[in-house]
Amino acid sequence: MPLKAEGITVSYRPGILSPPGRRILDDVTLELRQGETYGLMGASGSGKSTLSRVMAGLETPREGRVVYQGSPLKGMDRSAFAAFRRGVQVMFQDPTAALNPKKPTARSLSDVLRLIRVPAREHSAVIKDALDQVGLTPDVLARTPTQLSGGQNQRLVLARILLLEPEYLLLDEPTSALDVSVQAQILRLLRDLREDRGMGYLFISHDRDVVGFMADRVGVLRDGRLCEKE
Ligand SMILES: Nc1ncnc2c1ncn2[C@@H]1O[C@H](COP(=O)(O)OP(=O)(O)OP(=O)(O)O)[C@@H](O)[C@H]1O
Repeated sequence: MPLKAEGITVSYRPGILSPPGRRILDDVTLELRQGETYGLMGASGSGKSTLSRVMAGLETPREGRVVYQGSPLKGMDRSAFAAFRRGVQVMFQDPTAALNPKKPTARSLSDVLRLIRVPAREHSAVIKDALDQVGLTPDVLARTPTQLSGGQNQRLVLARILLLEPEYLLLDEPTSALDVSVQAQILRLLRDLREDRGMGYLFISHDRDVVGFMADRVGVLRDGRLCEKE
């Protein structure tokens, strides 16, 4: 089932960065479908991250709603909301923000498995498989994020996300902090994973070429409005 944002309107209180009454998002409607990548573009400050935060349930819009598996987030019961939290995952530009710098890789992965009640005896096989899927070798398990490269950390974040078997990934400039060659590897990895698992992506990027490589549909945010491109 699609993940929908319907009629989303967000405005922040006037401050240094936003003029009075300015709507960051103005009646934005967007539907993500499984197995498909929606490329979201727009100038800096146009509201791309805000829209992804709303779709992840991290921010409540002033108007509009987010619908997951046919139910609006607002008013969802506990178990449906838990399924949403697991089914819709976010990946940001800076992997270290999502990782505890002092926690060894093995722990950061097994903590997730404990959370979703995977029996301890299965952890090592499941973790090995997840590392394999993101192109990491088991020697990273004893290392902490500070002992890994930016690309390895982004792969680790992805491995952790995959353990949750999400339906949707909201990717906010996931490769823009990486070297160009590493960037290409991670983009290919993301594309392959989407093919294998049939996930749906919201892919935010400034880069037209990157969006062209990744996306099936493209939308541009401008003055709070979403213009879809064919
Ligand atoms: N919590 C907040 N309070 C007030 N204003 C905010 C807040 N978060 C974002 N903004 C403002 O909302 C606008 C949209 O920000 P957002 O981060 O969504 O844009 P973006 O398109 O993702 O930008 P970038 O490409 O630079 O990451 C900006 O003008 C920003 O300053």
